[in-house]
Amino acid sequence: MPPSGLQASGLVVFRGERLVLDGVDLQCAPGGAVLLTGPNGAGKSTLLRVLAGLRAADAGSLSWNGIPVADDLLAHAGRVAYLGHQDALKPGLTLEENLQLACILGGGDLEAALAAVDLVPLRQVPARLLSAGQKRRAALARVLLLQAAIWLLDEPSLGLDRHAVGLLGELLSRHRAAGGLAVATTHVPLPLPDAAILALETVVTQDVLEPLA
Ligand SMILES: Nc1ncnc2c1ncn2[C@@H]1O[C@H](COP(=O)(O)OP(=O)(O)OP(=O)(O)O)[C@@H](O)[C@H]1O
Repeated sequence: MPPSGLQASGLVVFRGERLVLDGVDLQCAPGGAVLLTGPNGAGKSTLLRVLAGLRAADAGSLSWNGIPVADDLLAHAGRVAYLGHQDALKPGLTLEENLQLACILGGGDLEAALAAVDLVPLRQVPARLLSAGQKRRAALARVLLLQAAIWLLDEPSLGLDRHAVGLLGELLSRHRAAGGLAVATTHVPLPLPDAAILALETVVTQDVLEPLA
């Protein structure tokens, strides 16, 4: 039987001339979670982008349920909800308008998503007037609306207050209970019980050791 979920093996990624990931392995089964930790520049965001299919690895393999992701990148895009550092909201559109596309793509319930992140009263407010934490909640609502099997979250609790971190924990636990999986980067504790930890290290190469040589 093929493995289920997301499997990455021996991922190697260069950014510019720099080797950022050097043979990284990751497995996450349905219902599971992986926390990516490591110092600034260790390659956590880079790895998330590779898992999302947003950039190809220079070597190694990435598969879903045992089938190479590269065989059908469009299908992979349809099973991924990716939360980057940017909240990707159009400042002139209302919160509700900003979430419409995710509603159409994923078929999620807008009312329920807004309630899940405690933003119902702000639905008609232009995104430019939202606080940083409110924008992060809106981006999480978008993740929810996509109804994707794979959540890839880059520092999802950035800017969230304690209450919102609790809401994030509930979203993650419902997603996992329904068979979804999550991979998240973080520098702070996240509400992801039983998550596997993948600690990335900065790859030390000759140019780092001898920058002036
Ligand atoms: N567009 C780019 N071109 C070249 N190098 C890049 C680019 N983006 C990132 N890098 C480099 O890739 C390396 C990994 O960056 P990445 O953003 O994946 O790290 P990170 O672990 O997520 O860091 P942080 O904890 O600061 O968010 C860094 O050395 C960074 O300078």
